[in-house]
Amino acid sequence: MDPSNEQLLARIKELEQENEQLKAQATLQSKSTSSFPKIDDNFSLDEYKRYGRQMIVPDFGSLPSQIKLKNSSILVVGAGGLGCPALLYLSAAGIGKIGIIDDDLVDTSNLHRQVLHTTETVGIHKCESARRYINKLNPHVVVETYQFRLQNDNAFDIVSKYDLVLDCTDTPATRYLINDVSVLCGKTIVSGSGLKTEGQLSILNFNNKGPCYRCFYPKPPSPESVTSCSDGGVIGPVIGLLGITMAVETIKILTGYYTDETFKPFLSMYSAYPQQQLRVFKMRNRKPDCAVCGNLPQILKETILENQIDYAAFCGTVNSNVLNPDERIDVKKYSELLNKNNSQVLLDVRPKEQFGITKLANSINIQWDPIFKKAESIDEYLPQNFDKSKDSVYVVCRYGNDSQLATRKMIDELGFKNVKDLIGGLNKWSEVVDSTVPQY
Ligand SMILES: Nc1ncnc2c1ncn2[C@@H]1O[C@H](COP(=O)(O)OP(=O)(O)OP(=O)(O)O)[C@@H](O)[C@H]1O
Repeated sequence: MDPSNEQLLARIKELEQENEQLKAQATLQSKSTSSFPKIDDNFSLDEYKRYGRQMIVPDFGSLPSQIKLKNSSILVVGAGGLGCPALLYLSAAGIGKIGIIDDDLVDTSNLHRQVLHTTETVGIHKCESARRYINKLNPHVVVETYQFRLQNDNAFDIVSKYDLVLDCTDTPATRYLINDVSVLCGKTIVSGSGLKTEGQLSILNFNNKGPCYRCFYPKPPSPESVTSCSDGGVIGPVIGLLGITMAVETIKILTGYYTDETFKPFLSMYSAYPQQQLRVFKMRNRKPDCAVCGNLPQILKETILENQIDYAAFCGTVNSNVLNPDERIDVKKYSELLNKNNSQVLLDVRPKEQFGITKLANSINIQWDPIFKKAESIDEYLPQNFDKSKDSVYVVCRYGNDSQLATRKMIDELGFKNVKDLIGGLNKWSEVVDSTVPQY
């Protein structure tokens, strides 16, 4: 045998012996920590090394805190912009069991911020994509996935299995559902949200004593005021930072850093523009008359389970049937019309930033909110000699929602007689008429 190979084999043997000795020492040490009998025997050398840099931080709480994390289970609702960074750090930190619930598939437009998903996982379930990433990152974590939406009839079964819930979703209806079910199941919620360049974080129902979402927001915001990332946009690292701060708070809760005495309800708000700013506001304690946590009615659980609380209806939906069929035109018909004569006006009501990304030829841009929505006249934007009583105007936006509201206003308030909304907006145009128009 080559002498260098012999040396190598001897060194490997030595290392194996050292490893066995270290393992025996670690087992002895862990057996003496009697308060955590469940996990000690299984705490491997890899885990000592993997988590060493966090265990030695005084505030963290050393090995007992690491063992608490290993004995903990969390449910992450939503594997999107907040869920991905939170999951990344929490799985790396060694949470024992992580449940992920999301019914959505990975889309290319998610990749700038949903950092567990990759170009290869576009089109597959976000849960599965996240599970694959976590398994590679930390094989000590048990991942359970639920490839469907959290809703009234499954929420109690799922939430009750975990110690803590992270609300990483993007709709008020789901926020209220997560809140109500978690309060009824006695679970602390770490709740985050973010849009454009800002985000917020709070801890709700802490130890089943802190205030809940309904203490702060007894009534939902008006549906018109709720903007999604797909409509309003979001800077990836901004939502990432929020997700990571959710992970930090989760670690503090699970390791027992916060106690009933030291925990003070708060809302922290981060803004990235124009200058970085993190403001932390003290919040009130539980509202004694809160509909959920202040006065737990026995029947609330049944009411949720039997779908008598319709969260979507409670939070309202934007009315999309604002136009009659003859006030709308589908994109195919509009394109045929353009080929015959292109004398009509095309009004694009998207924000100017979106207009700057892509636009249809010869369109005029008047942003719906706040300009067009409040305008008493839009005549200054139209070509000279345009006659409202007979000339045609077509209205377009990204998905065909704001364009309907603009069309309604033009007919009802601004005196236009011949105006039509382009059904499905630019997105539909790109799908049906011209695939070179980018969807974004
Ligand atoms: N009730 C629910 N149950 C499970 N997952 C949910 C529920 N409500 C929302 N989600 C998930 O929460 C995630 C929120 O992610 P994010 O806010 O980044 O938006 P998105 O839907 O992925 O992207 P975009 O708004 O750009 O289309 C989504 O993956 C969504 O499917």
